[in-house]
Amino acid sequence: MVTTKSAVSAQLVYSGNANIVVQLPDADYLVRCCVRFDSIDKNNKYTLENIEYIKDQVRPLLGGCLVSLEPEFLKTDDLLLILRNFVPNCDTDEVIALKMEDLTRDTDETIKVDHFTKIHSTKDHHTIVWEFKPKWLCSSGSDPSLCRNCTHNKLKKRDIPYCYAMAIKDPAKVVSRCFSGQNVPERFLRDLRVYLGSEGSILVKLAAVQKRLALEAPQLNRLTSESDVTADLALLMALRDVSCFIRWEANGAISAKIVDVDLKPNSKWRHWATEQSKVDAHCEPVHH
Ligand SMILES: O=P(O)(O)O[C@@H]1[C@@H](OP(=O)(O)O)[C@H](OP(=O)(O)O)[C@H](O)[C@H](OP(=O)(O)O)[C@H]1OP(=O)(O)O
Ligand SMILES: Nc1ncnc2c1ncn2[C@@H]1O[C@H](COP(=O)(O)OP(=O)(O)OP(=O)(O)O)[C@@H](O)[C@H]1O
Repeated sequence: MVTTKSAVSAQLVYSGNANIVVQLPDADYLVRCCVRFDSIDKNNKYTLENIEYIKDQVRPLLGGCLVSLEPEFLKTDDLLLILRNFVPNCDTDEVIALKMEDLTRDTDETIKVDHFTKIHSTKDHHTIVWEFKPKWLCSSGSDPSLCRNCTHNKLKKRDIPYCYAMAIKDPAKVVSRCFSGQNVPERFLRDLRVYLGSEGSILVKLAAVQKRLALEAPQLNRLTSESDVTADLALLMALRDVSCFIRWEANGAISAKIVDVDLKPNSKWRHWATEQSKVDAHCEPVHH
């Protein structure tokens, strides 16, 4: 059900490229506001479209792995101090946001490991939340061993000695490289290796969906206009840009959720084609 709530002193918790995440006073959840477009009205329209998209297209594929998302109608005035830093045109008095579970609740510290990875934990390390963007979990080009993640990292001059596509084949290697030098319990590392190696892991499920969609979607280097972007391709690109949160408790419990499954605008086709051509032409492609 949609409710109207006031946000007297909302706090900005995170900002991404296309969204901000806000803590409302006294709320035990977070809200996510789209800031991709230059006016609140445009962002609201996109959010309404996105809600339907997630319900109809994404949730059927990811089911319980996907964080719960509900619309939340807020007063622009209550978010203005934050929103005006991200959206130039505050042209309407209502902001349509998405209400979601706070997946890092109760944690006290966050370490940024690299561009794709953060570790959130309580001081006693009894709760650890591993947040990462797995990106492309399987190749879709003619060379199945070419790793888009690692090659793209080279292209962007990111020196990261592992990627999440590797975690499908060799979870132990990724766990040891990602957490090398981090102060985390051995039991956590052991549980994580077992979890990632299981058929039910969030990465295995996401990889399977990406692989299926990649079989149907057109190749990025063949795109010539927005109209070449099929529904499967837009969905595939959304699923290649999600974040995963794996939450571990000292009693061994593990829960995992996916966030950020937003509808990608078809107008991004040129960016996708350009990145693909740069990866294809890279002088040091990475295979694994
Ligand atoms: O193209 P890529 O692989 O560089 O991905 C972009 C991301 O770059 P990164 O993964 O960090 O290297 C990029 O992330 P950053 O802003 O670099 O953190 C965005 O997620 C972008 O999507 P959107 O425009 O916000 O919807 C992402 O664009 P999409 O390709 O997912 O549309
Ligand atoms: N449910 C959640 N619980 C806790 N933190 C969250 C949650 N959702 C998002 N975040 C945090 O907010 C950040 C930005 O969120 P999100 O990924 O939705 O924005 P984005 O603009 O799409 O980011 P990007 O451009 O990196 O794809 C995330 O990296 C994460 O740290």
